[in-house]
Amino acid sequence: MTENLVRERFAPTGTVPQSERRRGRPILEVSGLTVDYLTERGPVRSCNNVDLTLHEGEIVGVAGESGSGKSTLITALTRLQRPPAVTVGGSITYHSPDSGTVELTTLSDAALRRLRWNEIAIVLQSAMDCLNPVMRLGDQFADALRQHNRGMGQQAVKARVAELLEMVGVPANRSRSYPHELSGGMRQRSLIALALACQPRIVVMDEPTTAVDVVMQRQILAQLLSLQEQLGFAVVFVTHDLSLLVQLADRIAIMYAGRIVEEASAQQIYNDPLHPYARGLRDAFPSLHAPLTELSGIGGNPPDLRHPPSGCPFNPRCSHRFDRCSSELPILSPIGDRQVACHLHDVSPAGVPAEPSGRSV
Ligand SMILES: Nc1ncnc2c1ncn2[C@@H]1O[C@H](COP(=O)(O)OP(=O)(O)OP(=O)(O)O)[C@@H](O)[C@H]1O
Repeated sequence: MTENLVRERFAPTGTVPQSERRRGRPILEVSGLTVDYLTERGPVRSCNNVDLTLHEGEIVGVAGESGSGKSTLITALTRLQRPPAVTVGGSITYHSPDSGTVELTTLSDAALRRLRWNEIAIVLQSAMDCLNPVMRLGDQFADALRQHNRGMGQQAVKARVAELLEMVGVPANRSRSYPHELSGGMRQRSLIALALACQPRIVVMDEPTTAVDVVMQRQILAQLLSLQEQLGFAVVFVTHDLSLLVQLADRIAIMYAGRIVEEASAQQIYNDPLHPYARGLRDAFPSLHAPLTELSGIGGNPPDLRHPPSGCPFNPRCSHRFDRCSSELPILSPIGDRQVACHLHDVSPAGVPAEPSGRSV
């Protein structure tokens, strides 16, 4: 297994390898974030007591199966969630260079609008849903730029639009095109450029390359890494594709049933995930470097979040479970420089399995 994985696959020559990247101060601190969908059949807790810290210039990935709560987490942390989703607990603290420390959960809509795009930008899955289909690309960029910098003259706007498009490899003359006249890759690149228009400090991305083929995905992610190195913004990147994240992220949070079950460096998740679910997710993707082996999936299905199992939510699917797993919820706790929520890795006296399985996880 390679010591330094990852960036080599996406990173263009000259970018800083993952292990040498500097981690700045905390810029976004999520603590105890809890989100319910209030449905007629009762609340569905899809984000449950989530803690997550993003540092300046860092890429944090969030991975998990479909339905694990990734989108719920990031829509809540950008305050983009819509009913029936309601944030019922926790805090999201943004450390702004201009406004000091800001609590996003209680911020007024007007203040939130000022923050979005200028400091926190969002790139969603489908560019077609995010771009206005009846407006030329350049006009959409100009609108965004003027909304956030009213004094900007026409020439300056034009030059900035050209600069932004070229930055992501879209020819500047495409600013006259409508979204449907662009390829899927160009649209997705344009969306990334639009997100970067006001030089945000944080870019939140929800599966931004799902709609394009793998070759285009690779190009877009290489470009994203290169821009991130140049401009220094921090990224929260959500995907179900763990193999992609280990190539991109500095740290990865693995979500299951609305909770973070392991949070560790990309290398640790790739080489030695501790939580059985994180390991199962890792083993479900082919390795880039190891010899070909048969892929193993994770048996069973994610729980119904209206009626989650007692104890560890993963216990019905876990081949390493022991008595405690079905009666007591494991808490996310530090193990060295990572965090894991699993009784197998509980080092307290109470954490010793009653019947050691003999298997190492
Ligand atoms: N509108 C809704 N009403 C009720 N429950 C919902 C709603 N949207 C999502 N959920 C619940 O929240 C859970 C988490 O959904 P979410 O979309 O956040 O997961 P995800 O990990 O982003 O999945 P995917 O990768 O498929 O987008 C789902 O399992 C579902 O039970």
